[in-house]
Amino acid sequence: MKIGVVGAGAFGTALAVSLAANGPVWLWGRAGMEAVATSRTTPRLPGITLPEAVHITGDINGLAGCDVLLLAMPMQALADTLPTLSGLRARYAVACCKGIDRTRLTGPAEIIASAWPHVTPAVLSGPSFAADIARGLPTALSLGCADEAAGSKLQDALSTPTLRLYRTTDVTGVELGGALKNVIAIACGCAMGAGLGESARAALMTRGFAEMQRFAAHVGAQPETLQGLSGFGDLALTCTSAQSRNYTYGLALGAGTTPAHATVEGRATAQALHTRAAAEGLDLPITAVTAAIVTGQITVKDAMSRLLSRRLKEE
Ligand SMILES: NC(=O)C1=CN([C@@H]2O[C@H](COP(=O)(O)OP(=O)(O)OC[C@H]3O[C@@H](n4cnc5c(N)ncnc54)[C@H](OP(=O)(O)O)[C@@H]3O)[C@@H](O)[C@H]2O)C=CC1
Ligand SMILES: O=C(CO)COP(=O)(O)O
Repeated sequence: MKIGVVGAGAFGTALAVSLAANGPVWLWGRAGMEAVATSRTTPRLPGITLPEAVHITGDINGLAGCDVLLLAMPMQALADTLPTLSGLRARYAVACCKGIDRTRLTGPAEIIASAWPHVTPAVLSGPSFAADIARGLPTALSLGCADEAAGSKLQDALSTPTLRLYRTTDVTGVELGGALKNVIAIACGCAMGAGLGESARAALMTRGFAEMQRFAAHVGAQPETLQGLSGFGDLALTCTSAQSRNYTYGLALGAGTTPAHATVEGRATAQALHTRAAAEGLDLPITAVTAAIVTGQITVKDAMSRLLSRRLKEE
């Protein structure tokens, strides 16, 4: 299968580098690709040399004829980007972005299905820092595809000697695991940045995981999916590592400093998730305070008092 990657940010480039171990792969980015092609390096992944098997292009038609497109742009850019790519006519589109669309309140699979009804959508998610994948460190991810035969083909095509894919037909579970863990990672960063301690972080991770499972069950995802790589696995990684942009964004908010300019998917997703949960009568208290923090409505201190003063209940 001919594989193309849309989006030459850290993750798209890392996936292309890993897939190059299997054969040629095409990588498209919207800016600065001539310099990437010449130097075979990118500022998004310092210290990594892009193998010759990665065909680098700034022309979207360079992805013509690809059977599989890996969509590696930020979640909030997905819906507007897809119509500009419809000339490509791939058979499979694999969302590699993590989040819930703030306007449509859905995940990437639904957005792909409505923009490209002729394409089989899939979602790739799980604990994986781009830098680790690009360095060839062992990584395991979940691949969600409702069509079992297509999922199996994609699993074969996208696994590499260092990137091991597990497949499931529970697309919703896979996309929610990746989307919701970012919200909890921001909350954990806030707690750590504010000096509330590791016990507080463990409590937020645990009760945050309960919220992830509650929302996932509400929308029909399977509980085991959330307990897997995209869910528990990615939650554990993102809530505890200074490599995570969501966690470090929270750290800065908690410490009262200015967050770095970076792709922080949990910011929009916290708002989308809170809006949807509130409309559907679902209680997600950590999500609610995180959405209020990232929109500047409350401080981290207010958020903790709000969580601690909730009515006592069974676990
Ligand atoms: N980095 C990581 O470790 C991981 C990231 N992910 C997910 O991958 C997705 C992308 O993240 P990542 O690669 O790290 O982000 P980066 O910030 O490194 O790169 C984002 C890429 O998307 C492009 N882009 C940004 N806005 C638009 C737009 N409006 N239209 C089209 N393209 C756009 C950027 O182009 P330009 O360079 O021109 O700005 C860039 O190529 C996110 O959803 C993230 O959660 C998943 C797992 C790991
Ligand atoms: O999703 C990731 C790791 O699995 C990357 O996390 P950040 O987007 O927070 O950097």
